[in-house]
Amino acid sequence: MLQVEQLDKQFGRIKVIDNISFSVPAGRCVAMLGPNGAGKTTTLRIISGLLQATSGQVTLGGIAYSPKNADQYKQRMGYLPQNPQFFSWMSGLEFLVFAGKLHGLSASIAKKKAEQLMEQVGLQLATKKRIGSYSGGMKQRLGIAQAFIHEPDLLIMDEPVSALDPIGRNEIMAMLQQLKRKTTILFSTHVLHDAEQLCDDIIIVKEGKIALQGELASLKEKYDEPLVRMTFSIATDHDKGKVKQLQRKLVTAVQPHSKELMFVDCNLETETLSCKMTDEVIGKQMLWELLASDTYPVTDLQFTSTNLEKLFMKVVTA
Ligand SMILES: Nc1ncnc2c1ncn2[C@@H]1O[C@H](COP(=O)(O)OP(=O)(O)OP(=O)(O)O)[C@@H](O)[C@H]1O
Repeated sequence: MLQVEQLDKQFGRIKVIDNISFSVPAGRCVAMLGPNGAGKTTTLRIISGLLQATSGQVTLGGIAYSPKNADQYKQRMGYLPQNPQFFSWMSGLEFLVFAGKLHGLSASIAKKKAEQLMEQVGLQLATKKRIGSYSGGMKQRLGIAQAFIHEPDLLIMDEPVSALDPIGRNEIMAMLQQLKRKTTILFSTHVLHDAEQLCDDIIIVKEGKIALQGELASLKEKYDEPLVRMTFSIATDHDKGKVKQLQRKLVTAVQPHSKELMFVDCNLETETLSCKMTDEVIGKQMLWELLASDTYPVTDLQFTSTNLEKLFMKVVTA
């Protein structure tokens, strides 16, 4: 559906996008993640035809973008900017009709589509209200509806939920869950949890370059690091000694067959000890045996693993 090839963008002498290439297959939902200033907005604006790349090529549905075919190209995509601007004196319905006409729809088709969309995005009771009276969540719904009015093949959204309160965020997330069944989506976000909830693939951008990209499920599997976290109640020197003893046993424990260390990167902080396990199943078995073999002042035991946030931190701080 979308191919981005060797994209570069310089502002003056500063290169802010450096050789970015990726593709978005039809029907996928792709999240572009990255810290502030990584280049997400710049990349999305280039893909949307709002900003000219210094070099590189973007192809959407077989149409390679050039200023000459910009209209034809833009017809195939919908774009929700980071800070969408509305005419606050218009009603939501009027605004959608206006957006539809800008995309070349006839007045009657624009009105019909606008009415359908107001309902789809849950604004049917606010069609005649002035946009100035809409909440942040309602405005964002309207923004998504305007990006969708001409039924684009690809919907691009720049930080669609980051400016919203938790209620607005939940509303939009639920809406996007519905929308992703109907169209291909590429969106940027800082909200890693949202990306994890919604998308199939992720692209992590750092300092204008792609640091990591791929299918979310396979990346999580690849980078999965089973962890164990124990909490202790340390009231006496004896308790302290038992915790130290347990730590020593863990850091020297080896896997029965490979003789590889079983618990690595063990970190003892006051009353909490956390370690990575080099094998989840054997690690858990060894841990149960260790804990049953003596009396340790353990009050809580948690097994966790890498989630997207940990993966993100690992990649952007590398
Ligand atoms: N018009 C411009 N002129 C000069 N520098 C720019 C311009 N637009 C963006 N930049 C710079 O390009 C870099 C990437 O900015 P961009 O807005 O794409 O990052 P971002 O990942 O979207 O950040 P954020 O998450 O904060 O929105 C930043 O260093 C920014 O200052």
